[in-house]
Order: sequence, then structure tokens, then C-alpha cells
Amino acid sequence: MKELIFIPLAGLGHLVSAIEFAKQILNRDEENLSISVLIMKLPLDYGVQNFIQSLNSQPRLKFIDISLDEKTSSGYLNSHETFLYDFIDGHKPRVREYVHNISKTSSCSGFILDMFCTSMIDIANEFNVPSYIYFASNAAFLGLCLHFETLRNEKKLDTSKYMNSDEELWITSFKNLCPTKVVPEHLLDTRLASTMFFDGIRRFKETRGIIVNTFFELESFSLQALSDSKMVPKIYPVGPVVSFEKSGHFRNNLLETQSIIKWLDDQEDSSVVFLCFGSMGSFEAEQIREIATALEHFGHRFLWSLRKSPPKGKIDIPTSYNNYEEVLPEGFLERTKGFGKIIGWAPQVTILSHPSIGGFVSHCGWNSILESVHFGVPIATWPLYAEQQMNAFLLLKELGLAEEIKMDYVVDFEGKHNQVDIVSAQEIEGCLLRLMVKSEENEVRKKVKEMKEKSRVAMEEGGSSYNSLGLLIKDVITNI
Ligand SMILES: O=c1ccn([C@@H]2O[C@H](COP(=O)(O)OP(=O)(O)O[C@H]3O[C@H](CO)[C@@H](O)[C@H](O)[C@H]3O)[C@@H](O)[C@H]2O)c(=O)[nH]1
Repeated sequence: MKELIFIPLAGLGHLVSAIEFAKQILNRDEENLSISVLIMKLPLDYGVQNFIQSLNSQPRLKFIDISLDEKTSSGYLNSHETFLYDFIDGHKPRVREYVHNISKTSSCSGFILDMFCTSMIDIANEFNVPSYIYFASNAAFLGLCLHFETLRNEKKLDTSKYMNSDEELWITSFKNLCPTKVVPEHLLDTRLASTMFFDGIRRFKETRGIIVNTFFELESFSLQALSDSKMVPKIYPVGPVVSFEKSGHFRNNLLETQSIIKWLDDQEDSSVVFLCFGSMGSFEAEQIREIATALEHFGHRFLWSLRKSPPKGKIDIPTSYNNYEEVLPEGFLERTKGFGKIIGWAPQVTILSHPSIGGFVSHCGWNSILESVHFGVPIATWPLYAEQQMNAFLLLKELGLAEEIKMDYVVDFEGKHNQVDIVSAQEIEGCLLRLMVKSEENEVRKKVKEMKEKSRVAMEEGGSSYNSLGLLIKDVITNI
């Protein structure tokens, strides 16, 4: 038995998906491989500490905590803008030590690295084992990263000229021209963190393969463009890799979850709109009031995961409200109690899989999108940070799988902008009306249903992602 080493980033959207993928490999290969997942706990909670604590090693799937002590980790966070890369690099001695130790009894068959962890390729090289990237986002975004890597590193273009511009770019992983407005800011600015990000992307080309959490039927255009480009190693679309083991339970206590399910059980099929903005999403009071006004006026059933923003300018995770009334319009809870429910952290997969859910207002994190498509729930886009604006563009303009609340909304984590967009109650309600139309005339709903079926077929024996995973395992094994 050979050991495959996973090095994920311990942010929720990355870690849960990587671990699920590790399980999928082991389900398919019962003879040759075991997996060790090396965990580097981030100093911020990011909603994952409970999840990490709930992980139990099994004979073929081990979780190895290689975290630095809290003081050292927090030191990285407080230091400067490149903290993430320094933090990851700071774990290199521990990875080296681990691989060295296992080499005494077994051998290592390769590294599967998060997109941010490419500096670990150095360690893989020291032990003469191959590296693969596990890309937790989509193929279109992969294409965008590679495009900008070429612009910046080869063509020496100053991409900061695209910041706040109305230009549209031709990028091969998109059918339409891509507005620079949906390109994440950290891909455009020329700060050190951005340079380091692209140094990491450049190293993708040194790997044996890039595993992408998508499926051919969803992103055939982008996947085809990537494989035509010959710029990258082999691409393995293996998705949707999503934990369907009701992943939300790790943050919710059972009673809360039961009460949510009970409430959903009492609603009609496809009648509830669910609002949830990922592990880091939250809004300021003014925006919350607009959402509340829209929901009240809309008058349909809603389930809203509402969490409190960290203090302005501070990068931290949203927390729970002790009392929702401190932020909602006066009397809102009373007036909407017959048709609405407000919760904190949501058991999202449980909720999306419930037949009463008819629409999902989402921040467009890629896992949320895959979960929603998998359960056939149409999305209303409200991207906040990371690559979510681009994901919204992909859903709205490239795939026709969503309705638009916003596409290029920018959240201001660092307090840099003087003014942050406020989306009005009218705009929100207008989109909800389109989203919740149930009839067959709703093109988006129809398309999402079709994609739901394709997403299932892709993972079944003989399906596109099933086959792709088979090829990957063969590559890993034959390379041993
Ligand atoms: O109240 C909540 C909020 C989130 N989740 C789960 O947490 C995960 C969130 O993942 P995702 O939707 O991808 O959002 P982020 O946590 O924001 O993910 C980060 O990682 C993703 C994958 O790279 C990117 O697409 C995102 O932009 C980036 O922010 C999903 O599985 C959700 O089901 C819950 O269960 N309950």
C-alpha cells in the first residue's frame, strides 16, 4: 500500500471538499492506496475548527495535524499581507518530517495540493514524488488564473490598469467577453500577495495533473479550452465533489437542525427561498434592512441564515446574533413569523436537499453552487468576495443557471472603499419574483433541473467524472 499525501488549505470551502475527494479515491481504489491528510489549522476559525475536531482517522484515511502553535500561526496573520503564503511555507519542515518518517515503513505515491499550497512542490521534488493540484473552484476560474498568469509573468502587463475599468477581455475559458469587473481584485492588483498568488499559479505547470471540482457536462466549454491550450498538465474534472453527509451538522447542534427540518417539513414543495452567504458572508445593518424589507414585501416563505459582520476593517469570521431584533426592522420578526424563519449557521446541504426549497440566494461560493445544482435548486446570485463575482458571471451569462441580484457587487473587508454598494429592497424583490416562478416557462429552473440529472450521471459508473477519477487513480498508481 502506498501513501498519497493531501495538503489542503484549512478554509471550509477548500478542506471539506478535499477530504470528500480523498474519500472518493479510497472508495474506488481498495488495494493500492492509503491517504494522509495533513492539516494546517488557520489562525482564524473560518468555521472549520469543529469540523477538524470531528475528523476521525481510519486505517486508510489518516488526519495528521501538522499545525504550528497558536502564537506562531497568529504571528503570521498579524504580520503582513502575504501571511497566507508565509503561513503555508512555515509548515514545510513538518511536511518534510512526516514524509521522511513514513518513508521508513511505506512509501509516498504523490502529493495532492491545494491551489494555494504549490510551494510544497519543493518537498515533493525532494522525495522525488509527483504533485497534483486539487482545484476546489471551477474550470472557468482556472482558465482565468492561467490567463492572468501569462499576462503578468510572460507579457509583463500591469494588470492594475483593469481595476475599476469597464473593459471586457477575451479569455479562452469563457464563451463571452469577460468583464474585468468580475475578475477578483487580487488577480489585478500588483501587491506582493498577488505576485505570490501568481507565482503559485505558474507552478501548476510543474505538476502531473490538475484535478478540478467540476464536471464535463457543466463546463464543457472551459474544459475543452483548457485541454486545447496545451499550457497545462492533464486536467481531471472529478466533480461535483461535495459532502452530501449533511455537512452543516458540524456547526449546528442537533436540536437546531431538527427544528429547521420540522419547519421545512411544514412548507409546500418548492415554496421556500433560502438565503445563505457562505462561511465568511455577512452584511452591514443597512443592507440587512433592505433584505428584510424585500422578504416581508415579497411575502413568500423564506429561511434566512443571518450572521453578524466582524467589526469594520477587521478580517474575521461572522458570528451569531444574540438577538436578531438588534439589526432587523422593528416588528419584522412578529410580522413575518407565519412565513419566515431566521437562523444562524445553516445546515446547508440538509436544507438544499429538502423538497420545500424552491430557490437559493447565494454568495456563489463554488461548493454552494455545486450543492444547489445537485439538488436542482435555482440560484439568485449575490457574490461577495474571492472569485464569486466571476462564478456569478459564469452562472448567469455563460450557463444560464441563475437569476441576478448582483454580479459585480464588491464587499469591502479591508475598509478600502468609501462607499459600498447597497442593493435596494426593490432590486432584491424583483429578482426573487423571477427566481420563484414555478411554471415550466421558467427557463432557469428548467435548465437547473436538467443539470441536476447530468450532475448525478457524471458521478455514476461510466459517467464523465467517474471515468476521469479512474484515469487519475491509474496515473497515480502506474507512477508508483
Ligand atoms: O451557514 C453555512 C454556510 C456554509 N455552509 C457550507 O460551507 C461550504 C461553503 O463553501 P462555498 O460555498 O464554496 O463558500 P466559501 O466557504 O466561501 O468557499 C471558499 O472556497 C470556495 C472554493 O474554492 C470558493 O468558491 C469561494 O469563493 C471561497 O470563498 C458549503 O459546503 C456550505 O454547504 C454551511 O453548511 N452552512
